[in-house]
Amino acid sequence: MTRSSENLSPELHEYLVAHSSPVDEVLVDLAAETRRLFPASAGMQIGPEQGLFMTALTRLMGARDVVEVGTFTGYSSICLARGLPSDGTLLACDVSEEWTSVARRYWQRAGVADRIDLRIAPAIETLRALPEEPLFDLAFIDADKEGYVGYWEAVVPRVRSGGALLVDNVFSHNRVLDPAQTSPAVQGIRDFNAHALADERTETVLLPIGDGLTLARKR
Ligand SMILES: C[S@@+](CC[C@H](N)C(=O)[O-])C[C@H]1O[C@@H](n2cnc3c(N)ncnc32)[C@H](O)[C@@H]1O
Repeated sequence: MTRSSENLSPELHEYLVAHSSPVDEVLVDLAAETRRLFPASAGMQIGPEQGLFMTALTRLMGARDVVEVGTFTGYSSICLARGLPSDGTLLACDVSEEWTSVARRYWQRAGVADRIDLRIAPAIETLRALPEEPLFDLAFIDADKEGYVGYWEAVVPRVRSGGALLVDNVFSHNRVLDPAQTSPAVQGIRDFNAHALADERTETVLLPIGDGLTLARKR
């Protein structure tokens, strides 16, 4: 579950949320509807403080063009799109019509639908079909963990110099520390973390938000 930063006590998380800007009704309703419709998958959604952070970062950077890999029911895409100017764009990549049909409804409610271009296809195909040019100011990667190195390699050349990448779940629910954990998803995250660290095109910091969030700046 990544609905709260995982290595905080519940009390400290409650305090953190209470002392951050309030989360509006659209996102509260989206989180509740996602829990109701997809209880087994709802934990994939980012939490409130991560959403606020992503909106703030998008705005602080003055980002106009953003790509998201892994949209689900739309929480993170709304947080990114809200940080954009009214003529900004968010390219959203996912494979699920069912999950993103919920996202489409909430994009309308949030007033950001006109900024979002949803592509339903394996994200690696969507990304590789784009011109290899600095199209994006900011990228957010949050899809299948085995694909992270591939997404990174597809995205880094398409982010402008001085732009940024955010990559979710880089602690793999603390399993990165446990050598007994050898599932493809955990190993995918370990491989990704080593890969990003060694990449001289970027400078990287892992933030303890949610389930670990890498923030990388493209040199
Ligand atoms: C962790 S969830 C994304 C959560 C979302 N960022 C949020 O905050 O609500 C991962 C998403 O990646 C999508 N996904 C999985 N494999 C994919 C692939 N190969 N290409 C594109 N999307 C994929 C899933 O359908 C799912 O919606």
